[in-house]
Formats: sequence, C-alpha cells, structure tokens
Amino acid sequence: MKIGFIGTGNMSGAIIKGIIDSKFVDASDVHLYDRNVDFAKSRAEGFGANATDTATELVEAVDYILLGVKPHIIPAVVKEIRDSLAKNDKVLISIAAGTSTESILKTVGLANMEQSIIRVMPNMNVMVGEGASAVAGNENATEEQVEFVKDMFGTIGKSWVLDEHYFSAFTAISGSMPAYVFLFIDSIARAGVKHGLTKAMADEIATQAVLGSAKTLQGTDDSAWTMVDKVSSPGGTTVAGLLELIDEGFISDVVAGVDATVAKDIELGKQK
Ligand SMILES: NC(=O)C1=CN([C@@H]2O[C@H](COP(=O)(O)OP(=O)(O)OC[C@H]3O[C@@H](n4cnc5c(N)ncnc54)[C@H](OP(=O)(O)O)[C@@H]3O)[C@@H](O)[C@H]2O)C=CC1
Ligand SMILES: O=C(O)[C@@H]1CCC=N1
Repeated sequence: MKIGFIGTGNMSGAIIKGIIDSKFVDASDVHLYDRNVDFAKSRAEGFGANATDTATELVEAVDYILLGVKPHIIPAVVKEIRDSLAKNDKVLISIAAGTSTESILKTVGLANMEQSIIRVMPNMNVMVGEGASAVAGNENATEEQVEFVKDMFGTIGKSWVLDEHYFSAFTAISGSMPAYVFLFIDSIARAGVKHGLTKAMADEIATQAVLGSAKTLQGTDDSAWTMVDKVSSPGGTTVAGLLELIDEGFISDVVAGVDATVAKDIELGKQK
C-alpha cells in the first residue's frame, strides 16, 4: 500500500518515522506534500521517501491519504483534493482534533458521498513509538481499511478501534494527556526545587519516576488504585502526601481538566 501525507509537521513526521522504521511500509511507498514544498522535500529526503509538488499529485500517487494539517485547515485541503478523490478509490485518514468523519464527508461533497474516511486520534508519544491511538471508520470504510490503519498506528504504540462517539473522551484522556502529564512532572520537579534540588536534577528524577510508574502499572494485573495501596506503607510518608493531595482536590481537579477538554472538543466539532 502507498501512503501519502498532506502536511508534514510534528505529528506526520513522527508517524512517517514510525511506519518506515518498523517496516510497516517501504520508504519508497511514502509520499509527502506540504504547503512549504521545500520542507516536504527535505523531509522526504531524510526518510528516503517521495515528495510531490501539489496535493492532487499526491492523491494520484497513493492509496491512503493522511491529513496532517491543523483542524481549521482541513476544509481547505479537502476542497483542494476532492476532484482527484472523486476519480479514485482512495482512503482519507484524519488525525485532526474535534473533526468528525461526517463533517469531512460534507466538505468532500455530493460527488464523493462514498468516500472512505478513517478518523484517528493519536498522541504525541507516537514520536517515541509509545503512542495511544483510537481509530474509527465512517460507514463507507471497510473493515480491512480500518484494520490497516489500526495496524499502521500499532507500529508506533498501541491502537484501538473505538466508536467515534467516544473520540472527545479519548482526546481528553490520551490525545491531550501528554501535556497534562508534563505539567504533573513539572509540578513535582518544582516541589523538589522547593526542597533544595536543582531544577535539572528534579526534572530528571520526576520524569524517571513517572516513566517507571507507568511501566510498573503496565506490567501488573493490579489496578492503579491497588498499586496506590502497595506504595503506601502504614503510617508512612506516601499516605501522608496522598491524603493531602486528595484533600486539596487532586482527583476532582483532574476530572475537571478532562471535562474541559471534552467540552472543547465537542465545541470544535459543532463549529464545523
Ligand atoms: N500535536 C499533538 O499532540 C496532536 C495533534 N493532533 C492533530 O494533528 C494535526 C497536525 O498537528 P501538528 O503535527 O501538531 O501540526 P504542525 O503545525 O506541526 O504540522 C502541520 C503542517 O501542515 C502544513 N500545512 C498548513 N497548511 C497546509 C496546506 N494547506 N496544505 C499542506 N500543508 C499545510 C504546515 O505548514 P506551516 O507550518 O507552514 O503552517 C505544517 O508543516 C492537527 O490536526 C492536530 O489536531 C492530534 C493528536 C495530537
Ligand atoms: O490540542 C489539540 O487540539 C491537539 C489535539 C490533541 C493534542 N493536541
């Protein structure tokens, strides 16, 4: 299969690297287009992939087209390529937040009502092969097409087929989550600085503690809550801090943050 990327920024770059490094596709089957053509060309050169001068050329050259542009750019790009889409049996993949397959189908227009569209919500951790991506096909997408895209994102982390109805929730607990975890790590490090550590040292320690905790949790059948109990020695340091965190609203603050993310994703979707 040949895969094309329109918009070759951060997310596309990470996905391209992952699918080539894992040999999911050969670099010669990857085609890139960006509005900054020279940028796409230098990216392509780095990966050993191909670059095209226009978006429509890219559509002609590939089987799957990933839209790697910001959500507000999606309509313009889709309008630009819709005539070439109409002539061909291609699959569109969108990773844009707050953008439903239905809204893309409307942009594609009446001539393309059979268009297969697959929506994916990855997260930034695809950059290190530890992404968490949800995949949903519209009613035109075949099971094989959805599985292909799920496997594609499975090469750069974990991927799940998920009903599109849950995408706002998934965006909150996975797509946006790296930012919240970075904030958590920074908060821990700042507390370390308060108690005399240098910021650089505290950043490194907090990052390793979070990484190790995630790995420990992945390696056990125990729930996160059970693991909280396992770290908390009777009368010890952890339970003292834990009770203070809960008392200060840690759980409800996290839930409120997720609620706000979900609400924004729904709002963005309604604007389309
Ligand atoms: N960042 C994240 O953590 C996540 C992002 N996403 C989604 O991924 C998508 C891409 O985000 P990200 O990679 O961060 O964005 P970037 O800005 O890094 O990349 C977008 C690229 O598309 C180019 N571009 C802009 N307009 C056009 C056009 N008309 N035709 C072709 N190329 C164009 C941009 O060029 P220029 O720089 O010149 O504008 C840029 O190179 C977004 O829809 C976002 O919602 C999803 C999950 C996580
Ligand atoms: O902030 C955003 O809109 C995108 C979606 C998920 C992560 N970043």
